Amino acid sequence: MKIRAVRVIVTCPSRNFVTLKIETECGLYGVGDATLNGRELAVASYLQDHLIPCLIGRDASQIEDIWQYFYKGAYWRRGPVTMTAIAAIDVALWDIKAKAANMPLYQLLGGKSRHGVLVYSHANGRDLEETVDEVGRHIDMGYKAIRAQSGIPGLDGTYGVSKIKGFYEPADADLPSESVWSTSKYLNFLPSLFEKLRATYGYEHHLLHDVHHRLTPIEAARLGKDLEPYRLFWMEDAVPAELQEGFRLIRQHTTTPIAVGEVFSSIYDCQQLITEQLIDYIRTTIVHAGGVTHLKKIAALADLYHVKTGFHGATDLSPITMGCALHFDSWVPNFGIQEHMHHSELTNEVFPHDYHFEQGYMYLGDKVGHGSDIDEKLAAKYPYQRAYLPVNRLEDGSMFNW
Ligand SMILES: O=C(O)C(=O)C[C@H](O)[C@H](O)CO
Ligand SMILES: [Mg+2]
Repeated sequence: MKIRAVRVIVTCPSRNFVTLKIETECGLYGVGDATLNGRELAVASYLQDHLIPCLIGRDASQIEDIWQYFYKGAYWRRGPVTMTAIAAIDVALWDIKAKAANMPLYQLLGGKSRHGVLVYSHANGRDLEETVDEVGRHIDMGYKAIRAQSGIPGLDGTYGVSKIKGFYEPADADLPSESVWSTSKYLNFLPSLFEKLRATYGYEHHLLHDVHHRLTPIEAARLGKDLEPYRLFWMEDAVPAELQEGFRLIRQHTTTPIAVGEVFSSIYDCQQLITEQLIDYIRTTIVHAGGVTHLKKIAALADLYHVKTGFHGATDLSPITMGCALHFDSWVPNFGIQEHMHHSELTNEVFPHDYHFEQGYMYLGDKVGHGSDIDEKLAAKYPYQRAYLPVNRLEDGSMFNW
């Protein structure tokens, strides 16, 4: 199965996506997602200028060797650009291998461990009342697990709250927009949101919240304690996670479950978090952490330490990543939950896929490979548009975490 041709496809059907397509001499092809939100062209160039020349002519069936070749062979290891590029190749190769075996990808991984994949959705509102209503709407849609994000009294706009109702896209400007943050306003407000949610809807549904890297460990410990009566499924990204031992302090003070990892690119970013049991859910994704090949290692390590998976699934991860993640989720023994944020209709048209939502779960069809594809003709109609994620400043103007 010699690799004959490889293409990078950059398209913007509602938002930017980078896709890699690998074609073999025997006529099979595979696709992988290479989207790194706000830094898309860096990965496109890494693939185009540095990896593709070394890929042509290789045997597409040698997934492990190709992974090691690009990881070890670069000399410069890890990092989001490198690992996203490797992931795109890896996912395209798993797609080809499963197609060659005439099987859906989950069969190659070891078969299904569950009939459906539990997903959580995003509910958000400009204030407490609107957020409570939105959670109700998601319950009516059939979701069993819902993430709640709300505008904060006294702050103009914040992560996770849509400008247009029903559709949230954080990469919202061709130069970074700026928002203002106040930790005290946030900490004073947030517990009242979850108090109201539990008072309104009871305890049957899972509720989640994303702090989005904006607290210190002791602030996160306090928030975790304040939220304990509302029994969250998890508190996500409570602190910036470069300092893994920072989670020890949070862990010592609260029983609110802890999730982290969407910005991690390698097992070494979460090794201490897992082996010291400082977290409950690992959120590394196929697209940003080296593909199926590397995620298998992370998930296996996590399984030894009672840590479950909870993969990132925002709209900047294309339907190719979502499809591939659902195969992984269907198989992985220590599955926890999968994030699910709806793509726009246009994104779904450009990326035909083989999964659907029903009563709180995602279900895979029976297509061979990972089941997602790209319509290249349609993709060509939507050229790249520069878009950045916002930045955050404190009320005194200091640069802060978004
Ligand atoms: O989905 C989440 O939990 C996120 O935090 C979304 C991220 O901000 C987004 O994917 C950044 O590109
Ligand atoms: Mg997050």
